[in-house]
Amino acid sequence: MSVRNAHRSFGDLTVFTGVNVDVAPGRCCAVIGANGTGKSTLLGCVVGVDRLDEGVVEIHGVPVDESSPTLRRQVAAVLGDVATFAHLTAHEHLQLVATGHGVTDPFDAATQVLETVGLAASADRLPLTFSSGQRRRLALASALVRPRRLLVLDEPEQHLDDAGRRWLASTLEAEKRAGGTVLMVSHDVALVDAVADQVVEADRWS
Ligand SMILES: Nc1ncnc2c1ncn2[C@@H]1O[C@H](COP(=O)(O)OP(=O)(O)OP(=O)(O)O)[C@@H](O)[C@H]1O
Repeated sequence: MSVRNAHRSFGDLTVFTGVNVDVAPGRCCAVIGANGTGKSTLLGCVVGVDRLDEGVVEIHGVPVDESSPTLRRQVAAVLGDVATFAHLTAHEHLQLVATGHGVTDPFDAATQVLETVGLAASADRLPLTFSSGQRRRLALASALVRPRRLLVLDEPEQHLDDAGRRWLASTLEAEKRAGGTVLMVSHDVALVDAVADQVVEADRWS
């Protein structure tokens, strides 16, 4: 993943300018810094839900285009809470996501990922009844059930307990071992120390 000479403004507010980030397969880049320094804005531009005013984001050499199914099968992101249908269970939600991204066996994929995130016992519950930590695990599951080469996470540690944060660190390590690229924003120093191979300090943009 490569960000070249990125610039983003909102009106008179220059959020960042001249930002360059390169993350190779099998590596994790953490973007850290104070509130309001543009970390989430950068992630939005990387996954194509926002647009740079200047500069380019390339994923495996191809400029980001969120309307491309090929690109969407390479990039899985959790940028906030994940929307779920009110009357679909956690398992059904994940099957739907997997189906939408062309996973071969969506039922098995949903079962496996619920096991991975520690929600197997809640597979048949409605997400609206979940605690905030369980919702965060389901959000992460919604990314992990997808095919991907790049995983983009905005403060994935939010709402996770100590065991959940340890699980998150080991999951990101596994992602790297499998050759995946990880770009994350985090305020969790221990998580960043544990998994990040490179750190971008957003405070230096402003
Ligand atoms: N759509 C928007 N319109 C106007 N201003 C925006 C918009 N999105 C973000 N901003 C502003 O851009 C700046 C950067 O916001 P951003 O959410 O990227 O910061 P952040 O570093 O992720 O912060 P935090 O650590 O609090 O999550 C903030 O001043 C924010 O108010």
